Amino acid sequence: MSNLVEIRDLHFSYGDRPILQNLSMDFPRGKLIAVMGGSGSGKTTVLRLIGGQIKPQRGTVAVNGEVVSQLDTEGLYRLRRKMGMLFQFGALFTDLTVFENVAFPLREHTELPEELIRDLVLMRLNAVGLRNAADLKPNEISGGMARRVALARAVALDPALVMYDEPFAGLDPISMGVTANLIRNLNDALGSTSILVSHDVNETFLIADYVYFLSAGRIVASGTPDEMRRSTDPYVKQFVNAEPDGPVPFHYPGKSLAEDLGLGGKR
Ligand SMILES: Nc1ncnc2c1ncn2[C@@H]1O[C@H](COP(=O)(O)OP(=O)(O)OP(=O)(O)O)[C@@H](O)[C@H]1O
Repeated sequence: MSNLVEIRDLHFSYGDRPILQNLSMDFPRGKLIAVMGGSGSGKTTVLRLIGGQIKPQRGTVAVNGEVVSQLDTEGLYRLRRKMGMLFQFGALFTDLTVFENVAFPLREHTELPEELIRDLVLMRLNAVGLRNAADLKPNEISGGMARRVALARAVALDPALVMYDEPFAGLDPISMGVTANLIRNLNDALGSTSILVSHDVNETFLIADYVYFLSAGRIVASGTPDEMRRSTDPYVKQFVNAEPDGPVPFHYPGKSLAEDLGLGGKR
């Protein structure tokens, strides 16, 4: 099967509030696929459904041919072992060294001997350029470096699937570029499949093979970054050009300003 992850006709609500509707997405093996969209459009929810933290009301998420919502606890554990996750802001354990942070998933999920853990951690740290920072604590390195440590930790177990939730959030432009390149390089070097949730157009378009645009829980556009740059779709144009108003309105819906000021006019 060419897709590592397949989402079909997915519906998800929190209570009676629909969050995702009619979603179908493909995540082909070896590719780096981006999921973009404004705040609250449902991007993180997609990742949580793939990781099996929540279950859809309708439709399926299949990872490597297995329907995630049908797995028992043991099946889910086995599946998650093959997934690496970089959470929003990629928080590190502050009382552990850089080395111990990257070693953490290896110690949690494997019975590998200490020498092998050491070699694996140093290889991962080398890949993100921080082998010589192994003995430092998170508060002794910069925010950009901390994000790179979190990347090394996310791929420590050599995952088939790596999910990145807003990996560029809060980084300076140089660190953003470094992080983007690392995400691409790690994907290609490990032969994994990556899902990148982000609203940073520049970095994402630089490294993604394919992009899905979500708005209010639906796919409104998809294609390669080049196709998206040339798109005439008003939503994509607003997003790509960072226009403050468009299909996604600047104003929270309701009364017009004129009405509120008692002028009787329409907005
Ligand atoms: N546990 C929850 N209970 C109820 N509603 C939730 C819960 N988690 C998220 N939501 C709502 O679901 C919607 C989608 O959230 P989600 O986190 O997937 O958005 P997002 O696209 O990742 O946004 P952001 O970029 O701001 O993280 C939001 O409106 C959010 O308020």
